[in-house]
Amino acid sequence: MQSEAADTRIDAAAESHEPQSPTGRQIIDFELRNSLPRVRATSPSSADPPPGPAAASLVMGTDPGSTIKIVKGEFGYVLEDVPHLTDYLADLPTYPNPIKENPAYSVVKQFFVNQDDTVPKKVVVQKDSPRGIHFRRAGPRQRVYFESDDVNACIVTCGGLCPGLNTVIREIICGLSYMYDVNKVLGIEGGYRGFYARNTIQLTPKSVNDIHKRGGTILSTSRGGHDTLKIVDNIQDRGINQVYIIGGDGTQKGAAAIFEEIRRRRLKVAVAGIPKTIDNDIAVIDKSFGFDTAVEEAQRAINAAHVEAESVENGIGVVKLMGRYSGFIAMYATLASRDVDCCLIPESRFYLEGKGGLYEYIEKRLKENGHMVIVVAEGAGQDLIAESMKSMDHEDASGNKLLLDVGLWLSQGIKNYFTSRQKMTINLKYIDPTYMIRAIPSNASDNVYCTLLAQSAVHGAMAGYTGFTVGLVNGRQTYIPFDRVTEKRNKVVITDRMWARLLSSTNQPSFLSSKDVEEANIREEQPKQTSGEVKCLENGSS
Ligand SMILES: Nc1ncnc2c1ncn2[C@@H]1O[C@H](COP(=O)(O)OP(=O)(O)OP(=O)(O)O)[C@@H](O)[C@H]1O
Ligand SMILES: O=P(O)(O)OC[C@H]1O[C@](O)(CO)[C@@H](O)[C@@H]1O
Ligand SMILES: [Mg+2]
Repeated sequence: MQSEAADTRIDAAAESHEPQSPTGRQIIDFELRNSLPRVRATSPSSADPPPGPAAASLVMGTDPGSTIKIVKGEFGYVLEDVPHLTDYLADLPTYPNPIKENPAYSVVKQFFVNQDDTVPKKVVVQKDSPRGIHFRRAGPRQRVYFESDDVNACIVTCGGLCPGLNTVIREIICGLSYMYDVNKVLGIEGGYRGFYARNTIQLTPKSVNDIHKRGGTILSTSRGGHDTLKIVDNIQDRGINQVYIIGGDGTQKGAAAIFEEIRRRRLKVAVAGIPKTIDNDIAVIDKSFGFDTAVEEAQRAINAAHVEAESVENGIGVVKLMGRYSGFIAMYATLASRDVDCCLIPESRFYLEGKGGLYEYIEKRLKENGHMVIVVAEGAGQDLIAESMKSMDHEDASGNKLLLDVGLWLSQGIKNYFTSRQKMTINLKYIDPTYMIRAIPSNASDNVYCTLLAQSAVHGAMAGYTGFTVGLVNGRQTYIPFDRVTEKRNKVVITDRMWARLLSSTNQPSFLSSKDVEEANIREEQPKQTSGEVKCLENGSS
């Protein structure tokens, strides 16, 4: 992955220092969700131009049924832009960016992002490919829409834990304070419901100085409890004008609902999402923070399983890892380890009995090698478990499916198979490090990533952007419309190269029937699908 800091330096020579001033450009008023945009012409002003690409040939419109601002250019260029406060609030004053006065930044040759910079979603193209979808590049703008003294920010964390949450919290506070001289930041405790049911805490750079060394979130978190109207009432009552929301796919949907309500009430409040998910199931972005740390921590469990398995006759180590709907942690932990003989994920159906089944493969590996390690994602094989046990169909407070324990079920099934059929005596050890891989502080690379995400979110909100999720796309920080990251879940594409690489590494059976391949291909061909296109991490396709 390229470093954003390095990118900035490389780009410095190529970029102009001032955003261009478009004349006679158009901006769109978004009234309500699903309504057609009301387009009005604006005259050029002496202040910083409202955000948007400057090319005169651009055509603007909306994606039907969505709030995404679609901007079209030549050769099939499409910008899926994020909302801006000026979309629904006219004549907002702007101010010079205070970063200009900060000695740390004034020496940086090209610190400000060019107004027209966008990042392509797809980097592998053919000679005649259209330029395709782009996202707005994140970073500081020449002018901001908030005066430092007037900013009243808040931060909330929702959903499950993830390494790096505290680093993001810390860096939002330090970014606001050190870069923009903003000193009013409230912590909302206990997730969304904390807006109306819990206390708040004042956060300062001093109070959060060493929180990045701790796992979890100092603000605590929760599932469920999202009451949009009560949350926005509370934001309004407290005079909050920047809301930083850290959480997974569910949280980003909640953030989108908050943004819609804020826009409906025409409040000058910027809503910024920072995507968090240990499962790496958020669409569009290269990967989520904390994922690397989780994969690294999973190595310890896999190592233990391997040591146990190879130290006895016919030893089998089974390790269960997180991944409710997406098997990225299991896939990457397997690829990283090389001690794993079989990886089972929710996206790839498998079967136990008969030719080509898991039991046959285990028997073969034990005969060849004397031991084996199986990594299973928690969401794998749920259909099989439901067949053999009374299905529970329970959900958590956020509506996520509560899973049956595939690790225990699989371990029991393997033991029964070898015992009842008197095949061979096996020695199976089951390791469940589920919560251990997410309740730890983030590693060095995730800490850097968290810092860049937090700073990008702060720059975006200060520049008046709103209704966006900040995220890495092809190694660049971008602002992505909420609708794009929530419309679908990111999943391992089993017909793509990365899964094939894993199969070649473990040499396990693919368990794929031609029907599975057909179904996977149909899923990938759906319009507006984002995965399988450019996700460097997801597919690693090169
Ligand atoms: N469709 C939705 N609209 C509004 N709020 C939602 C929606 N889905 C989930 N939420 C709220 O978002 C919060 C977090 O959701 P959830 O528990 O699903 O975790 P998440 O953000 O997806 O994180 P993860 O699954 O990675 O742990 C909860 O407070 C939940 O009420
Ligand atoms: O037990 P909790 O806190 O609901 O979290 C468990 C879930 O959270 C996740 O880590 C997603 O954040 C899933 O992998 C897992 O199923
Ligand atoms: Mg989720």
